[in-house]
Amino acid sequence: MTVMPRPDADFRAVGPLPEAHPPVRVGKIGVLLLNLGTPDATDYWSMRRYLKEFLSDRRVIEKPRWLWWPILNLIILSVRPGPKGKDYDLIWNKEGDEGPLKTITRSQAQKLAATITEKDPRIVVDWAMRYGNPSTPSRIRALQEQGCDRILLVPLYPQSCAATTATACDKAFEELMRMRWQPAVRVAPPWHDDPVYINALAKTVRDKLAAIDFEPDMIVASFHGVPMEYLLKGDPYHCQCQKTGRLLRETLGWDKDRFMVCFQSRFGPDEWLKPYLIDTMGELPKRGVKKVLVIAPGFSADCLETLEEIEGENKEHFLHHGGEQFAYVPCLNDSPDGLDVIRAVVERELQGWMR
Ligand SMILES: C=CC1=C(C)c2cc3[nH]c(cc4nc(cc5[nH]c(cc1n2)c(C)c5CCC(=O)O)C(CCC(=O)O)=C4C)c(C)c3C=C
Ligand SMILES: [Fe+2]
Ligand SMILES: [Fe+2]
Repeated sequence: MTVMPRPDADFRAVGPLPEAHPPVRVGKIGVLLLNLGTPDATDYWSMRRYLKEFLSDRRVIEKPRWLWWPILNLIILSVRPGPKGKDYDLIWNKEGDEGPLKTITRSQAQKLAATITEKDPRIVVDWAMRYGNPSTPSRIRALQEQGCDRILLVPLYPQSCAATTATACDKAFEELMRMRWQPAVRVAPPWHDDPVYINALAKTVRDKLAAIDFEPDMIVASFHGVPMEYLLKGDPYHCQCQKTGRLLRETLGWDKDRFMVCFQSRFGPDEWLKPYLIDTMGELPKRGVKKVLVIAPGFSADCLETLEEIEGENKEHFLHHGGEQFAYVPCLNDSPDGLDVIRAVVERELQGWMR
């Protein structure tokens, strides 16, 4: 890293430079992996703080504030933190005392750093969360203080959505807005149809098929849902999920009537993207589909939504309604194939910056 001397020479023509001019660190390239976030702990107040930050985000809840504020503050933040904290307890990483999303995102950053800095030692890899800790503003600031005059933001969402990708960037830009000497910034685009990603997903499915002792009647690709209204307003998310699903099915050479895309985690009474995973899990056994394999391609890391909701709640629902076999394919996480995907995206987007 170079600490630039005060640029007195440039200023000589206009007069002496004040002694207080701060040193400026330059010459490094930051790569910031951005994920959603997780509560700091599972107790009522930690859960409440996390849910308040998350559900106050206008990119997540687009309802008018006069309507949403009392629903959130008087109802949701009273009733949801308790039971959701218990759900988090079921998947909590006890050793690290943190949610798995945090453990995995940190590991993705560390593993990326280990290989990419061999190619270009100027690169600094870091990670941050949109809600909770480590916060995005604190890590943007830390990168700049380490001398990053260029930063690549990598929202860890293969499919782009205003409620995830855009808000992750908004939060980063909020901190950049406060800077006088802003680093140059790039944002990695979604990789929903990137062959490296599709092939990595297909490999996880094949590995799982080889490890289980049944042939699934149906492969279900489950994505996190959003309100239907967001699709109608032009959000690219639904189309990108459908494309990921189609490419995965084609790569696997799997029959159309034995593959479906579903959406999970509906929240509140509004219509969300359909078909709902939970309803599908109740209906499939009635149609003679007794053995399923579920994959969650939209999540870069296993988390509450996959480990508790899919592998817990949805599996139980399926078996309760007459299903016989249920297998879940883990996310790409910090596996070698998962890292290949992140590395491919990062190296492509660093072109012209990286050596
Ligand atoms: C209520 C609105 C929500 C929208 C819209 C939404 C979109 C969305 N979320 C993810 C990814 C994740 N969501 C996670 C948890 C979670 N999501 C919501 C609400 C919305 N999400 C809530 C309230 C919660 C917290 C848990 C709960 O109270 O139900 C997580 C897991 C985080 C963890 O700590 O494990 C992820 C990941 C996507 C991809 C998405 C839209 C595309
Ligand atoms: Fe969510
Ligand atoms: Fe959920």
